Amino acid sequence: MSLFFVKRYLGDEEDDANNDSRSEVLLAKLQRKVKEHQSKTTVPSERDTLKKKRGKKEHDFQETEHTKKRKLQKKQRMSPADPEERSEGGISQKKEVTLELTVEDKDEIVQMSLHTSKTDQQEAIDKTELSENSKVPEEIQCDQSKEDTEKTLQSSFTILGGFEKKIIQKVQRVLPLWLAEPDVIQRDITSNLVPISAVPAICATLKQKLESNGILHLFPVQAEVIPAILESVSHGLLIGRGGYKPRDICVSAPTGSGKTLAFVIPVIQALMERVVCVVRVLVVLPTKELAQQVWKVFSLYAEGTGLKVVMVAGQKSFTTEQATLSENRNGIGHSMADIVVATPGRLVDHINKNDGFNLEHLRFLIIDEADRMIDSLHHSWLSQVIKAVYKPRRGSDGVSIFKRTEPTHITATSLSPPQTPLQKLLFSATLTQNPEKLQKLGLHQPRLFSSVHSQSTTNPESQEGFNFPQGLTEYYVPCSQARKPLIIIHFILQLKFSPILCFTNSREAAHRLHLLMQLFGGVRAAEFSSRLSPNERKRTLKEFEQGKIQLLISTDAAARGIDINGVKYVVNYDAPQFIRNYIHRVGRTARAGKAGLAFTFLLGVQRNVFLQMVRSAGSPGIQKHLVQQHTLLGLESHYQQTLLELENIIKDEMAQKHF
Ligand SMILES: Nc1ncnc2c1ncn2[C@@H]1O[C@H](COP(=O)(O)OP(=O)(O)OP(=O)(O)O)[C@@H](O)[C@H]1O
Repeated sequence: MSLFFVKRYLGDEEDDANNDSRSEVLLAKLQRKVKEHQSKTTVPSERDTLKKKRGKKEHDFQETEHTKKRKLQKKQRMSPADPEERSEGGISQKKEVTLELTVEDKDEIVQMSLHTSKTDQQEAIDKTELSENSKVPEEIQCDQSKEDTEKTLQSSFTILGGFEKKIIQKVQRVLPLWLAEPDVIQRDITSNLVPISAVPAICATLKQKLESNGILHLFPVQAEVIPAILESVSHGLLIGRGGYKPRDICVSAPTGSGKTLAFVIPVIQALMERVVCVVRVLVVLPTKELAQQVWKVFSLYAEGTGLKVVMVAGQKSFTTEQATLSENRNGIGHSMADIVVATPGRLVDHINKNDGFNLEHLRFLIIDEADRMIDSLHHSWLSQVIKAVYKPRRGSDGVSIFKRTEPTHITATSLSPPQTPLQKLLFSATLTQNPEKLQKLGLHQPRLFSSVHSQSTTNPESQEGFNFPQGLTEYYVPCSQARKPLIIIHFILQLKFSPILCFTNSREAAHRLHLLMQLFGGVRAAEFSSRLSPNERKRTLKEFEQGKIQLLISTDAAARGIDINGVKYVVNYDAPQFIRNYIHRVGRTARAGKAGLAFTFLLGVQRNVFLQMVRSAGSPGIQKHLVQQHTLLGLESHYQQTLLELENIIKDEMAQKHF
């Protein structure tokens, strides 16, 4: 509906009669429009009222302005002037008066403005025009301004609700599809074993090796992941399925569920037929011990295949490592490694300082304990690896037909010439589901294998659920700080728990507990922390595994991934602050489907928070283990004596530190 008054030029020669009928037609038309508009206006909502008020205010303001102008004009006209003018004035006076009038009078105003003489008419039209901006027909104006205001309001901002209290719904995080719908891995190992013969993808050589190492069945994570990785190299190392870049693979499975073999077997099989020895596999782990452990498994299964596995983790000097990685024959560098197992620090050193270390042919980048590696992207090792893969090696002409370019959008040119795709394989028992963190890894169409999917968390409130090993039984022990050593001694000497892997939250706590155990006597104890040299740590782990040590007191250094056979008991001497630490600590027992017990010593103030943290992470259930006071009476006197001796030793150590 047109709300704007259109000025019609009627022309001079038009006679009055014609004028009248025309003005009547105009009048009727305008009246009809005004009536239509009025009928359209609905009952004003609160918002409309607000807008009308706002419009009214604007309108009042403009009216005031206009009234002043009219009064001024009127004064000018009130002088003995042409009666015509006076009548005009009269009319205009009326109009002035009508300016304050209500909606009903608009008809009249409109009528009047159309019945007046031409000049008046012109004036009326002008006025109406004027009113387009300020007054008559103000209902239209209001509507128009209301319409404009409405449009302005709708376009510029939404009026927020009132300040009344209301419950705000918790926002459920929406995960990317690949995270929300993973390939589910069975959690229960023992009832989901898969005979090796049932996995045709594995070659006969490796099947024999597995059987010779006593492995007759695959664990669920291995039965799922090994075929998936082998499928990505089924068309050779150069291209993935259908000629496209193979998808990156992420695996989240409980501690001790066999994730190591899940990447060792397929990677060795993929390289077994290789002709030229170049670095095609890089495995990155957070600690030297873990690198050592994975290097051993790779070496065991690469034996007899001609593949060379080299570890660069700082166990040896940089020069020694350099010599194991490459050699120079007739001025040409030759790689001495097919598979490199590294920790981030040494890896970056070799990328930057070792010209013989070349990653141009890298096919698999395996990141074990991936959540830990994402959190600590120190040395920016990942970006340095990607740079080393895609940037031509120092001195090389970079014209090789295998020159690689970083993956971009798939186009006809980007697929030719065929180049070795870099496929990332991530493994962790506590893989983060935080897309922002995973973003850092630059994954290509990732595929997730998980024993936990977001809907399975027992507590929907918890953002992340983890899966606990099937054979694990968890307890918490209410106690005081002073009684903790006594309870450990009670566990070993009276309950005959052995071997025990005991975790403290600091190196000092581990050291003092170790000293106390030595002073108390009767307990074969050792400490495992960064206070020891790498060789001392290696020897200690070996003795613990051989059963020569009953109590290994460790910091979180041993928490991740360390696979020590035969650990039946884990004790959290100090309660872990983070759920991931808890899961990796208790995951040192109940491995490979075996049973294991985990005890956490809790002070009164820690109890509720800790239990809440563990339960919301999806723990199947943590029970209370109460140590009765009377069971400790027999140890009390000797224990107090030991504490006095310990105090003197610690004072001596502190004194030596200060000198
Ligand atoms: N198919 C299998 N049959 C029997 N034992 C196996 C099998 N696969 C792995 N194991 C054994 O299970 C133990 C745990 O394996 P592994 O260390 O790979 O677990 P993981 O999932 O990597 O644990 P973590 O998350 O703590 O690193 C090892 O001692 C390994 O030798």
